[in-house]
Amino acid sequence: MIYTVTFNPSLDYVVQIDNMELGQINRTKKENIYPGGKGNNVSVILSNLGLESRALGFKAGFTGKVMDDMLRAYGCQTDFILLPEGNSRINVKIKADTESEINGQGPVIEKEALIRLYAKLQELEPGDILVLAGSIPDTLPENVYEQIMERMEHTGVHVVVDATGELLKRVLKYHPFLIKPNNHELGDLFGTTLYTEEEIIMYAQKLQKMGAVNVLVSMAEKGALLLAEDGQVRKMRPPKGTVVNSVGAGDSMVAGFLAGYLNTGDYEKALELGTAAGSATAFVSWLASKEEIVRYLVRPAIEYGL
Ligand SMILES: Nc1ncnc2c1ncn2[C@@H]1O[C@H](COP(=O)(O)OP(=O)(O)O)[C@@H](O)[C@H]1O
Ligand SMILES: O=P(O)(O)OC[C@H]1O[C@](O)(COP(=O)(O)O)[C@@H](O)[C@@H]1O
Repeated sequence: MIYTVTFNPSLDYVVQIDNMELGQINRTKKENIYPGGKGNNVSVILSNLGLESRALGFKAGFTGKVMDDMLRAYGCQTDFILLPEGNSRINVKIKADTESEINGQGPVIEKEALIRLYAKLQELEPGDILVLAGSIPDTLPENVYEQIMERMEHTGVHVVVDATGELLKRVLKYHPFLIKPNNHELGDLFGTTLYTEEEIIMYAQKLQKMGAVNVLVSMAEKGALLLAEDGQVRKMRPPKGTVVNSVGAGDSMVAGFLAGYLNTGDYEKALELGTAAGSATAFVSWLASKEEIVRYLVRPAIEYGL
């Protein structure tokens, strides 16, 4: 079974605005509400690609209830811990001439709730996959992912981490199966800006030396670089298309990569399916469907086990 964990899930309120002006009343042209959060997005795309997963994490208040109900309606299994106070956040995504985002703080997660999550994770079995994705609320210590990975050590559970900064750095010593920083996040980890592919490969190799098994660096419209455990560096250019909403493109790439790898055991195909899923999501208004993803595959869908 694949489990995704989203500490700070959301409702994503996506608005389209013509001529956005700060300091003025702006009227939307279109608005939609989706269940958000990186682990949740991974679960939705896995479900779209026919793989079962269970979305774990924390929910609170009426927004948390709607988020959970929506995920179930999209075919995902969910098992969120209900927090006693507050509301799950509403993240605002503004699609104007440029894309802007306002991501909320989220409810407080007390120690008791955290212990309940750890107890759930004890039930995972060898061969299971655990995806830890997204930020954590400020009220939690930055070693939370590290604590989970410590508990998962020697259990036979493969852990995927899509996070930034300290949260990511601290888990490397536990050998996550996959990490997926984007090129900016990769540079930030080392306090630098990366301009060339050679630089990106060099810094991704550092992450492998620090413990990551596979490093997938996404580069938005420039595609992705995969440094796999077999020592090979693979590069993939994305298909061409018009960006409609790139929120969730990174999460879709993680889900597509996992689906490709689990279905075929082939890193090349995993990278291809990950890229198709990331780009397909960027080219539609929300997370892409299977049909939308298959459109961008370089080989027949059956070769990816779809
Ligand atoms: N503008 C785009 N055009 C084509 N593909 C895109 C675009 N933006 C994202 N993608 C696809 O989605 C993947 C992940 O996007 P990226 O923006 O790098 O991730 P994140 O959302 O984590 O920052 C890319 O590697 C690419 O395949
Ligand atoms: O946990 P974070 O880093 O605050 O991000 C949460 C936001 O990220 C998303 O999961 C999208 O992530 P990406 O665009 O990076 O793939 C949104 O659904 C959500 O609002």
